[in-house]
Amino acid sequence: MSQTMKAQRTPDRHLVHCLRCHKPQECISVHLARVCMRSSTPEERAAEVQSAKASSKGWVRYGRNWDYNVICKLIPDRCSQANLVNELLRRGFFVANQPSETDAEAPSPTRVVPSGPTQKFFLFGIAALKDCQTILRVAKPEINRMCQDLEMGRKLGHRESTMYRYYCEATLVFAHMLRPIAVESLTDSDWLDRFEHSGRVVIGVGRGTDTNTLLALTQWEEACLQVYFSKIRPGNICHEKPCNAFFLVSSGEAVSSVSRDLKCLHDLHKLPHFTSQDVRRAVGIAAQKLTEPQRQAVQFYLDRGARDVGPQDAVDAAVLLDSLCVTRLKMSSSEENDLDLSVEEVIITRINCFEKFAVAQISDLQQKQKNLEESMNDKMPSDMAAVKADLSALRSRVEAQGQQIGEIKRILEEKATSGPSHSEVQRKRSAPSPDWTPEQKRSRSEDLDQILQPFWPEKSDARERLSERQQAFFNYMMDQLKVKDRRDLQCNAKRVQCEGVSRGVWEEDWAPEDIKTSFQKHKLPHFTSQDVRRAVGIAAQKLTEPQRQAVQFYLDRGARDVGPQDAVDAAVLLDSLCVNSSDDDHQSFAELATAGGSSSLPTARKDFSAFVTSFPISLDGQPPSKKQRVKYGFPEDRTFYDKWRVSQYAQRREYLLEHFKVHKPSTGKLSRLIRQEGWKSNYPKPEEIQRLWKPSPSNLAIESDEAIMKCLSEQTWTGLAIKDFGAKQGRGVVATRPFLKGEIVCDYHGKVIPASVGKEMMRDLGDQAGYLFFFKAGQRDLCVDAQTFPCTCHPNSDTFGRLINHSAKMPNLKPFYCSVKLSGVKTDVILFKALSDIPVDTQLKFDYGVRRTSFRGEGLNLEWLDE
Ligand SMILES: C[S@@+](CC[C@H](N)C(=O)[O-])C[C@H]1O[C@@H](n2cnc3c(N)ncnc32)[C@H](O)[C@@H]1O
Repeated sequence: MSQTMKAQRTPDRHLVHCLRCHKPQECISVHLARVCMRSSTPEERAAEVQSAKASSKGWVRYGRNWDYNVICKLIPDRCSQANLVNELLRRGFFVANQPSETDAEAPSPTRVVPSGPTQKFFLFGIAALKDCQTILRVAKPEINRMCQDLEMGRKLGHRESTMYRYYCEATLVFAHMLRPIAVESLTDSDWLDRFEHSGRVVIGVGRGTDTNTLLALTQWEEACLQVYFSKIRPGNICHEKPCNAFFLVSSGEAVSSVSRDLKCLHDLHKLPHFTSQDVRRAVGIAAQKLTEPQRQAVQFYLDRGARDVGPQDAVDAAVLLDSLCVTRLKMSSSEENDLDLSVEEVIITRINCFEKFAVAQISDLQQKQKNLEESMNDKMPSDMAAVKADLSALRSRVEAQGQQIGEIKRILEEKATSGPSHSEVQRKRSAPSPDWTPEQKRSRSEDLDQILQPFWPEKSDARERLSERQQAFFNYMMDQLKVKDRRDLQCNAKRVQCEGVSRGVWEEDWAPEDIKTSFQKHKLPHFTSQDVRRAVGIAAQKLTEPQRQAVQFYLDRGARDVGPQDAVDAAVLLDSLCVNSSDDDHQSFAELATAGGSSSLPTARKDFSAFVTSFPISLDGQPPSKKQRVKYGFPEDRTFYDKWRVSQYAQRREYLLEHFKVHKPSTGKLSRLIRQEGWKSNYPKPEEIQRLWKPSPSNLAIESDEAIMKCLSEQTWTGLAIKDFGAKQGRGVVATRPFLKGEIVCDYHGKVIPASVGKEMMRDLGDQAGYLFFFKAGQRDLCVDAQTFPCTCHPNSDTFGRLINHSAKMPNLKPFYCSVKLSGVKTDVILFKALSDIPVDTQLKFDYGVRRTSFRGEGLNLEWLDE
């Protein structure tokens, strides 16, 4: 993202509109406490903050923020400015930076908003044709897949077939401007009477009555409707109540409200609402671009609701409507020169697409590296060499990518200052790059190649082979597919390929290998912590006790807080382990078996952890067959097999829940994800996930709060001080300013380590004070180590979280877990939230969650734990 775009967006992002005074606020909670809700209770204010935030989020989503200064730039006339602002406010828009009443001249009531630029300006506020077509574009890939499935004889579930019907209806309303009522009256005989005319399939709607509505479908649309007609509709026909309507609901009756169906489709895809009238209005506006006769033809078609038009009129109108919809031109036509993309648009699309890739890839890699480091101590000897290789490959890749991304960002920033801004590009859409010379265009493309080259080296050859249209298609798909992770990438590669073939963007036999390669390149072998949990013991058997401790020390700390000599020693020892482990895996098992007092290998393996070592549980794996189980020395019954499946089921459940942290997913979304993952059995039902779903302490809210993020990374929490409470309690933390209920006070800062490591540290502590915070993040058991103090990241500052004392009965803070991106890396953090309003000079306390009887044994007699 260019610096300019960032700078333009950032201020708006944090504005929350106060629902009381109707003014945008930078800090709504402070504003309410000081101005609009001075005498209300903190609970009432907190509720108001929530509603204001929700409301602002909704508005922002629909792009309804305006800046008065921008309005002034666009419309120099002051009276028109005032009229426009009034009109925007009346329609529920936000206008920031409005002049105070004394600054502004009161608009004369007799003056009207002039036409021309102002009228054009208004167009931004209503649905543009592009928006109206969004629904068709967004839903199309899925419909295309359903269409293929249906053609291959697969039956769709009730939800999917209903969605398919919605889409067919939407095509007729949003692409052919048919009134919903005309769609309702389409009958099967109309459909059977369809005929071809000038390369389109023309159908007449409402034949047999006075009116005769014709519309001209493209081949894709016709195929889509035909599949509805032949595959879905027959399943709904109810013979007792014969109905010849084309669209039937599952009870066999004609659909009663196409408008409602369309609304459902919008809801399903979380798109802004607009009615078929909005679409027609937008078409009328878009038609201004056409020549006069063309415009009249469209108007004629629209005015009559496609009634009384001949087949040629219908085809002409459909072609013209197509030409108005940029997206349809991009995606539906098979003629290359129909792709009316300006160079700027291509560049912007590619940069956007690139950014998504870059960010997804680097954070994926960093996460992978972190996981590897964390789980290395548990790794099977046989995997050690592979893990080490992965780790060093990952490290160098992360480093290289970091450098590349830095470089690319620099280039993007340079481009942002020299090239056109995104909004300028948007405005140029209707007249594609008239002021760009061929040299400029070439230089832009070269810039782009330079940008993409380091990130996508293997694509450079492919880029030359791809036509502009194919490139645009590819980028479009990447944008649509919202590539999130490696798994999606693989699955999406197939979808990109299928979509491309079905849209005629590339030939069936032209496999875009380069795309696949780029997806597969980053696929790394799967392993889970369960794969390896018990291997530590096995590896350690080979070492002397001091050696084992040295390695453990090194691994526990992820090679971070160790001295150079420790690192060298540990590396040498690790190497020795890896060399041995590759060929004596069985040997070590045998040794282990003997060491454990068992006489034979199979007996030693008869426990579930050995079973999962042999057959790692993964999201995508299959449990071993009976033959495999026996071959590896396990009993042939299904006890372990069933346990394996239960664990996989739990993993999958966790994965699905993890996927939807912010919003509760619909069953549709869940089913889609499950399908995408390719799980055929042993997965939780969408309803179960919905039942289990809980809003995670909004990561998003934390991440979007710049102040909190800054305090998290720089440890600059304010309003806190350390105070000595005497011999009994030691030091503690007091508030030096009031905190409101629900406010984030600080975090429990330290290094996040596996809980098992933390427990070991705790064992060594005896009755000394401990600075370890144990928590669960999904299925991971973790611990914040604030024992090792000062931390390496803030060697010169005291951190507060570790010094907060305990209270079981009167805590005023509550810790909660959340995962946020700090400097681009997903990080597990523990934050403290005020449980009630906290006055100045109060000691902060939270419940450590342990009692005298459950903590380090009663023998220590820690009475204060129960206080
Ligand atoms: C995380 S530290 C808190 C800071 C600690 N007071 C200090 O001076 O470093 C936890 C230790 O503080 C002490 N502590 C915490 N809460 C206490 C309380 N309510 N009463 C007495 N001691 C407490 C215990 O020794 C405990 O092991």
